[in-house]
Amino acid sequence: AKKAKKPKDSSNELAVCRVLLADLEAHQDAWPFLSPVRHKSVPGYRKVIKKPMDFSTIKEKLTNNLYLNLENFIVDVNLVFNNCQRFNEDDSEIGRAGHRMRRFFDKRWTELLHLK
Ligand SMILES: Cn1cc(C(=O)NCCN)ccc1=O
Repeated sequence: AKKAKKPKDSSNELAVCRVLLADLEAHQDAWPFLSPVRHKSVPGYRKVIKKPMDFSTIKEKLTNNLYLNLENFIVDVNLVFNNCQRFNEDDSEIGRAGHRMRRFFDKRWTELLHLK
């Protein structure tokens, strides 16, 4: 017999995004990602990184209702970490912070989703 599909409750997804963003911003390793990379003082950044993203920009987009669901939000958070991995050596202060932040985020959103 066909298993009845549970209806997806997407009503609180944006609330989950706000909680996740607050947790990211409060993390001790968030400092490289809190505001846009100042490409004028970081040689090569603008050329290498085609889609810059940071936590303050994500907050702005969340406030302006530019995320339709949790998935769109997760795409931008992952962009922060992928940009970081692309531009920074793994064995560097900022590179290590990026890996730690990505691990924290992956753990946190899966925790929150299992609460549903
Ligand atoms: C994420 N990221 C941050 C910086 C940076 O210098 N941030 C300002 C810290 N105060 C440089 C390269 C990079 O990929």
